[in-house]
Amino acid sequence: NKNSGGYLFPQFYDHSCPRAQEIVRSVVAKAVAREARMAASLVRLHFHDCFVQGCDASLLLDSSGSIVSEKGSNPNKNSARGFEVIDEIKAALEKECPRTVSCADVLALAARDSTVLAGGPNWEVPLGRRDSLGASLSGSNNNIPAPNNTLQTIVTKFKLQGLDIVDLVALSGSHTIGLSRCTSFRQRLYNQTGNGLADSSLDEAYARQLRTRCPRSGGDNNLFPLDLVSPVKFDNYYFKNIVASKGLLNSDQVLFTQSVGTMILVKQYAESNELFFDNFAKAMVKMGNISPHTGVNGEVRKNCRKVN
Ligand code: HEM
Ligand SMILES: [Ca+2]
Ligand SMILES: [Ca+2]
Repeated sequence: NKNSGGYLFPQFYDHSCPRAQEIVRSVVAKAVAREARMAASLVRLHFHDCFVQGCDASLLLDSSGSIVSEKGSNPNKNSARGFEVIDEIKAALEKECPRTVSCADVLALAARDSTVLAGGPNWEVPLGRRDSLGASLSGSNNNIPAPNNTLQTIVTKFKLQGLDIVDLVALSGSHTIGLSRCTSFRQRLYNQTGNGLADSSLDEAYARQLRTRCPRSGGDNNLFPLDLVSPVKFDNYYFKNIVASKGLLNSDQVLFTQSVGTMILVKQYAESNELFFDNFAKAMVKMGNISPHTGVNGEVRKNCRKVN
């Protein structure tokens, strides 16, 4: 256990760096004003960090010496982004209070601020995480769900992190903002089950529209909104789309088609933005608590890209 009896709490930096949260918020706000998508990219970084060795900023380490960066894993390669914004936040924090605010906490705060800036719920972020001394490429490849995983596999991967189906469905609601590459859902458009046919759980008109910019071959990196209705607004259209057979990723649509338990939750969130926001905020706190280093474990990195 990496947790030496320590726990996270929102006031962790109140004395050691009272302006920490304000600094994070202002840099995130500037980055999101430059490019709305950055809000989505920053939320995703916290997820991809927490699912590998816990929320310890392992994702932010570049390769060097014995460290093989998680940035090269299947879920992250040509996909995870926002690292320069994290660097900018960290540089501002180092100027204000050197060696005090961890990179893992920066990720948690940036995810919350991004959600709020996009119009989503607000919550208090428990703080006091410390940064890892290493990374895990295999953990990144194995623990983070893939878009073509079955619902059962996705549920299992969440359960291994202590997250249940209420958390899974709420957190998947992050796909109310941000973009996906063609390569992440192409199979649904042309050959879902190996019989040369499109996924029957995908709306036909929507599929036709997607095929125009996501051809059978080529265009792998062409970008598409995960929520076709309101791609930069954090709202419950993601769930309304799924109910209308317009979820973009297979992993989105299966929440509605592969189990009754998750289907009921999708319907509830489609009907109540408030319930979605409440459960999302709770699930983000829960995800942010995945095996943090506290106390004397780990370190507070000076530069998020390398160990001290
Ligand atoms: C349930 C399993 C999940 C799967 C299979 C999944 C998969 C994906 C995939 C394939 C993409 C597009 C990546 C690309 O093509 O470059 C994506 C984007 C995204 N994911 Fe997920 N995801 C899952 C859960 C989550 C969770 C729990 C969160 C956050 C709490 C999240 C946040 C995001 C965001 C915000 C984007 C857009 C990023 C951007 O525009 O830069 N996802 N996800
Ligand atoms: Ca991690
Ligand atoms: Ca939306």
